Amino acid sequence: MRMLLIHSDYLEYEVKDRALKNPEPISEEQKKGRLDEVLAVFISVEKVDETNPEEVVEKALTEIKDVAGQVKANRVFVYPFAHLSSELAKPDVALDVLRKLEERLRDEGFEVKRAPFGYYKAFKLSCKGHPLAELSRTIVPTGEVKA
Ligand SMILES: NCC(=O)N[C@H]1[C@@H](O)[C@H](n2cnc3c(N)ncnc32)O[C@@H]1CO
Repeated sequence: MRMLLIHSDYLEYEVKDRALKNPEPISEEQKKGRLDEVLAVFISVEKVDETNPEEVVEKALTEIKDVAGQVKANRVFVYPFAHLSSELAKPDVALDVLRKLEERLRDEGFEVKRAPFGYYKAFKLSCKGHPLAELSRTIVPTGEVKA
């Protein structure tokens, strides 16, 4: 899994078109979304994650909690983003991982939104620009090699 974490004044998105034959079903309300004062986390779920998706979710949770604690963010925007890796996981595995991560972040007390999966989306982001505002993390199941 590759994550790009951007501490932001806001992130807002608008669904434009389907990018998969079978994108995640969404309500009218989910076609647009915005969070203010948020840690935006752009995520590519990778092929290697398919060997142990549960472990990758927990490792991603640990990393996000660590960064959120450092930048004092209590809101997280989980954003499916298929552009951080050339070794992407299958869509059904990726969606399952992102749904589980969203659930675990809520368990930990964060206010969480997740952008819809399988769509092209317009988005606006205001990065805060402080030294910890732009970070990346790579996560793999134990025993796998970080490419
Ligand atoms: N910017 C727009 C976009 O990325 N759209 C992506 C994601 O929403 C989602 N997607 C598919 N596979 C993956 C994956 N392995 N990891 C994350 N998202 C995925 O499906 C769209 C087309 O690849």
